[in-house]
Amino acid sequence: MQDWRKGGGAYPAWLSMSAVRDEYHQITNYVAVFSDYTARKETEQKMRHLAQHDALTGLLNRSGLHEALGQILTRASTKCRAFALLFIDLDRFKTINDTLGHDVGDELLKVVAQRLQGNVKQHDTVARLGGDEFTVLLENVIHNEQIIQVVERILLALGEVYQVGEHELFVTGSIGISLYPHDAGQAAQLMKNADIAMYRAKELGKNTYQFYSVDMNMAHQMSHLNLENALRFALERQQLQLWYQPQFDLMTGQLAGLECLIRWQHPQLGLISPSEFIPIAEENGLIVPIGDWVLNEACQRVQRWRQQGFAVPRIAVNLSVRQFRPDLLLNQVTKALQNSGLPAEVLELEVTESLIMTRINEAVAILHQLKQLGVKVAIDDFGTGYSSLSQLKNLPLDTLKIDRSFIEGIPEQADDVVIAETIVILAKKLGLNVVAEGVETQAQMQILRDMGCACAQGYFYSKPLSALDLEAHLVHSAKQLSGVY
Ligand SMILES: Nc1nc2c(ncn2[C@@H]2O[C@@H]3COP(=O)(O)O[C@H]4[C@@H](O)[C@H](n5cnc6c(=O)[nH]c(N)nc65)O[C@@H]4COP(=O)(O)O[C@H]3[C@H]2O)c(=O)[nH]1
Repeated sequence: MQDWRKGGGAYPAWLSMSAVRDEYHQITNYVAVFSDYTARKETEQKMRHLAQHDALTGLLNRSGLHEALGQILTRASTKCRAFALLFIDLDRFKTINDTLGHDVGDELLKVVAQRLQGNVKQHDTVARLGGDEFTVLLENVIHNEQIIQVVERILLALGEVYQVGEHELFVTGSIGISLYPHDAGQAAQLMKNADIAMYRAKELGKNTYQFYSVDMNMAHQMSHLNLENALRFALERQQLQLWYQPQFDLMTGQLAGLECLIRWQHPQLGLISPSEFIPIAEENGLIVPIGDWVLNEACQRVQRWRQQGFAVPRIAVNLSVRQFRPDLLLNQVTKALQNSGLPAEVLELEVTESLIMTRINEAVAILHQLKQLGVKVAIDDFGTGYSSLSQLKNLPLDTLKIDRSFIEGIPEQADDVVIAETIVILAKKLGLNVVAEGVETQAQMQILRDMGCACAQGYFYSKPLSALDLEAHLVHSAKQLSGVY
């Protein structure tokens, strides 16, 4: 109940009443005890707040969201209004957490929370479900365009640089959207649908959004759960294969190397691309034995071809962030070289620019150790990460690979031409080899050659080939060279 203080002002009071009875059980009196309830009420409110809010970001947590969603559902159904549930998952957050540690990850999450709140209206609800998963509830939406505007604003805001201590970090977000009442009428189903749509956004290349649609449901159930289970058996059942994409010297037209690209030959689903299963393998740790298999298979296969007389000057193998640990990687590489007899200088390890830059100190040490083994190191997707030039100069690198996204825009996009040329000049100044990825047209090849780019790979020359097809290609080239054709 509410009571009034003597000096004025209301306060919450607790009134407890008990009856006093005589020996015949008749009520003779009542005892009323008043107590000031202010402190207890404050503690209760504090506990309620703690139970419903995320301690790190101050946003609603899962349980708070649950309650808010229940209230919004009631309002929306009584007033016949629609609302949208956005499920947001950060891209590459795990890499930052794994490489720079949880403190840095936590600071980044706080900024993400601020950016989300800063880009929605005050009455919209922002929550953190845990890890790098957030939700936003947008009430009273009438057109999808309204939602798209907010979502695009959020994606832009998330993609801006994060300054955490001395680190300049970049992450993006993938957003799934489900609509009430269009996609579901219940909270749990709305959440599930938005989650499925978010996975679809990830599959489409991340840093994008997707509205839920019914056909996503089936595909998602098949893809994620089943793939995860089946991947566990893929290695031992020998369902993994290495395919090889040739790289050519742009000046001589000669084979300059091969990039090894993993494939999964699933008995029912057919050939599965690495973009679908490498993220799963990275999540569940299977990437470590898979990466080991790739290294061994690549070294052995290429050494066999070299022994058969085919000139394969270089073989490039992709590394995942989880393999990039000094104890693990050096051991794996040394063993693969010993087992195959492949000369170390033929093996080039491709690491992404962001992997190196987010763990620069450790990366420098590992790269130096690899150098001592004699293997080469290439930076993959160069131009998409955030290398500072002074850091780049200190890294013991051999090759820069110009990311496919820049080559794609050549010749139409003037910016892309300038970026590609700048990378070629930079590589030359630093004494590094440079390989253009994803060359699809003759025009791209010629422009790159005129820029002085040393090597290229892409569909213009050849798609990745199975070991059998590549071998046929090698035999064919060898015969041409020896004049048999
Ligand atoms: N549109 C277009 N695409 C082209 C062209 N030329 C090559 N590509 C594709 O571009 C990707 C190049 O590989 P990446 O950037 O290292 O990107 C790779 C790499 O990051 C990862 N990956 C592949 N194999 C392995 C592996 O053995 N270990 C690890 N950790 N990651 C791998 O999966 C990614 C995707 O591999 P793929 O699906 O094989 O896709 C390959 C290749 O098939 C072109 O002209 N046009």
